[in-house]
Amino acid sequence: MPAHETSHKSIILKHPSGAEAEVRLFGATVTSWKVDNTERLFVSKEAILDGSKAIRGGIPVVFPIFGTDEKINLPQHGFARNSDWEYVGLLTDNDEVSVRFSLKDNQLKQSQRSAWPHSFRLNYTVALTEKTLRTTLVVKNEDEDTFEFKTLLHTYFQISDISKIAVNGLTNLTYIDKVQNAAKLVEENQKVTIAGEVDRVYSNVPEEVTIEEDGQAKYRIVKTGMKDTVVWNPWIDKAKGMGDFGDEEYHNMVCVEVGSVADWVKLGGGQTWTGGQVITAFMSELKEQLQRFSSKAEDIVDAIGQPLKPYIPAMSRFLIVATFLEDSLRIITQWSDQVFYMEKHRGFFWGLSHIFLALNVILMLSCSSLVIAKKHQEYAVYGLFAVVILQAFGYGLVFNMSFFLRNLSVIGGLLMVLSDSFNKRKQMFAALPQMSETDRREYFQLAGRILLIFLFIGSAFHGEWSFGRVLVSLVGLAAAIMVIVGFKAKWSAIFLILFLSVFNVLINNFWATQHNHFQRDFLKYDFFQTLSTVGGFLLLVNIGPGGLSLDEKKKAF
Ligand SMILES: O=P(O)(O)OC[C@H]1O[C@H](O)[C@H](O)[C@@H](O)[C@@H]1O
Repeated sequence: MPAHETSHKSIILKHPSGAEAEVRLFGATVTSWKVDNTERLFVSKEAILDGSKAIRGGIPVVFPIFGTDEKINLPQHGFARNSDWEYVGLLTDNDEVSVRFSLKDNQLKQSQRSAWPHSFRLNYTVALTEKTLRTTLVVKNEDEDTFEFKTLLHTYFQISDISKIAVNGLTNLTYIDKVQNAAKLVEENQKVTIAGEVDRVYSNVPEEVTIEEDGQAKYRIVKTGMKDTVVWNPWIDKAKGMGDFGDEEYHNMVCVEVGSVADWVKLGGGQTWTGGQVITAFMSELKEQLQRFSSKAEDIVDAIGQPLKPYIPAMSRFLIVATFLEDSLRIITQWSDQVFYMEKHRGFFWGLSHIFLALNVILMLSCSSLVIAKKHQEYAVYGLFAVVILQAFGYGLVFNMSFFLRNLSVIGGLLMVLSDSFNKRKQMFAALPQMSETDRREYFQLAGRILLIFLFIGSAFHGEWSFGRVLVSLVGLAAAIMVIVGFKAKWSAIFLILFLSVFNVLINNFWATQHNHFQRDFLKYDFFQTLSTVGGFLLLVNIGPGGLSLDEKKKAF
């Protein structure tokens, strides 16, 4: 959903890129704007959010007066930021998603209507793209006579340290310095830095102003229809004097507010006026470079993978069951050795050993074929689960850690097959009617992802340590965690496929061993189990991590 209402009377707006904003109906105040999972607006921890006071932070809308006015008996900055606005609805246009709010004179308190006795409508739009937030105010004079107003979008920007920021674009402009008895001054600095209380109204400001932090652009503010820009930071004493502002919070905020406040805007009867801003949030250079690199690399992998794509599902299914196919062939080709082993070492009596081995072979061959052929997949997967359990008990490997970890991964691969089958078959799991098909698919995908990484963990911590191995294992571990939480899961799965394939060929090289066939068989068994896990990761690359993942959460719209 691109926009939904919350229980605390606010609208959450979501852009497919992951950008998000929250707008309270009280004051139509934008109280949150997140880009790249980072909050960009400042809201005080002491802010009062129960509607008894204007919100200290975000973007309060100032209208129809700025500050106080001797002739108009309204609270400081007018009534717009203290009124409950109406949510008009959602609009989507190309890349932009937006929500609109409105406030009409008949929604005001009687005292406010008499203090500013005009018939009007305000329409306020809050719009998101990947990196921008647009807030546009439209004032409609629904009277016959002209009225006058001042307005301002009182944006509180989130910054990490006030001593590191500078505001650009104000050089040579005249400003009223409210800290110096409203003296009229000219800005001489190229960059306006803040090292004390600042409260200035700059007039006739060009369209674009930027805020930089540590010399790098952090926000760009482009205004339309409005002439002035206010720069405000209360600094130490004023901060202490405000009940809804933390004593130290002045370090982390700066207000750069676009508006028309130096002069009154005159609006004729029946006329409309429009003003607003588009704010762009920039990332740190390093973050941006990383993102550029990763999207380029993704394109390259996509281009290489394209011709292989149609074969990936079949290939991954084949690999997932490879271990079962190999195992059944081994039992068949070494039938008498196997019977002997079961009777001598596992205490099976004659006949039971034959039944046990035959049952395994039949289950493994038939169920593996069904998985590859994509027929009755769920029953096939249960059949293979049964084989894993039968073997754990039959061979006495229940408490063997390495067997356990490896088989968890094989089960993980099978779970991926199962989840992939869910969108095709509807009437499964009659016993779990409360779960929807999609829910089940997502839970199995999540469980599959978690289990798949166990074999990697087993392999990464097996054998001699060297600096190179530590490094590769650490990167692999990061990839494993990314697979589990489903962040860039396809990417991480590709990395683990490469890692496990190289590891498999180098370590489980049964074809090159001179050992007796038992050891050779162990290596062979490990080799095919690793192949099965690789198959599971391959299926993950193909079907994606599923809804319960950060990757999908970002796309949720
Ligand atoms: O405390 P408030 O009414 O929200 O006003 C906060 C500030 O808003 C603007 O930036 C004014 O220029 C300041 O003089 C004022 O202190």
